[in-house]
Amino acid sequence: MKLKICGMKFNTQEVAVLQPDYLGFIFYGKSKRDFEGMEIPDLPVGIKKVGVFVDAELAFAKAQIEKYKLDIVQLHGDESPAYVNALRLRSELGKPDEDPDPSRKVEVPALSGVEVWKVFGIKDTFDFNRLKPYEGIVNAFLFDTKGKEKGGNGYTFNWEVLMNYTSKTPMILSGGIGLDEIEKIKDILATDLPIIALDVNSKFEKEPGMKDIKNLEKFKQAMAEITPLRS
Ligand SMILES: O=C(O)c1ccccc1N[C@@H]1O[C@H](COP(=O)(O)O)[C@@H](O)[C@H]1O
Repeated sequence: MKLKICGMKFNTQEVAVLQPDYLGFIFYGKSKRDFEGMEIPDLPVGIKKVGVFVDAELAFAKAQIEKYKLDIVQLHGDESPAYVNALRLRSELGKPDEDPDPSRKVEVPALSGVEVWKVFGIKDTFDFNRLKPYEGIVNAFLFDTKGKEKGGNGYTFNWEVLMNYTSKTPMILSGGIGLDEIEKIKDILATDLPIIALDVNSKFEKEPGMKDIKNLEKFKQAMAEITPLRS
């Protein structure tokens, strides 16, 4: 079971020492954890960088992917399948022999290296037909709590709803996960749901963007005990 620690801002290096599988950086001006303009310190090998976007301009998202060398893009708004496809088109400099203007950027119809996770918010019900247009073009679905804020609401949704998930696409469980959820996590990981990662954020903070290292250590340890049989 993989672990994503999201909403990095002030103590990224300390968190990285815990060697999570993913670190999440939020590029959304309205978030208290907005990372735009900041620098990601050198990270230990093996940690993937996830950029979180909410209905961002395509050019803005692409620029952050390039600037921060993001491995994964988490789309946390109402991004369409067309947006996902456009995001994955690779922009390359025109080659002189193919394009008279070598400085011009051309769109190459190949999937870029970036992975895409599409987020859906859930409260008490969810129509899983909404996922269909994204099947095959995203790498995973991430389920978060539908709340007042676009993300980072800090409380869980009704995980029973996920029992109606029939897709084979990997899923990431998110939304208000904290130390109090460990027993519930044990139960959901005992099902056949294709959960590949747990995503934590505001429940492990001293203030927005300042993560609580001690509690993260406790969570990581609990995860290691629960999930030895799941990769
Ligand atoms: O945390 C935010 O400020 C945020 C803002 C806009 C979009 C996503 C955001 N956070 C994401 O929300 C989930 C769940 O967070 P929490 O555990 O409920 O605090 C997480 O994936 C963050 O990436």
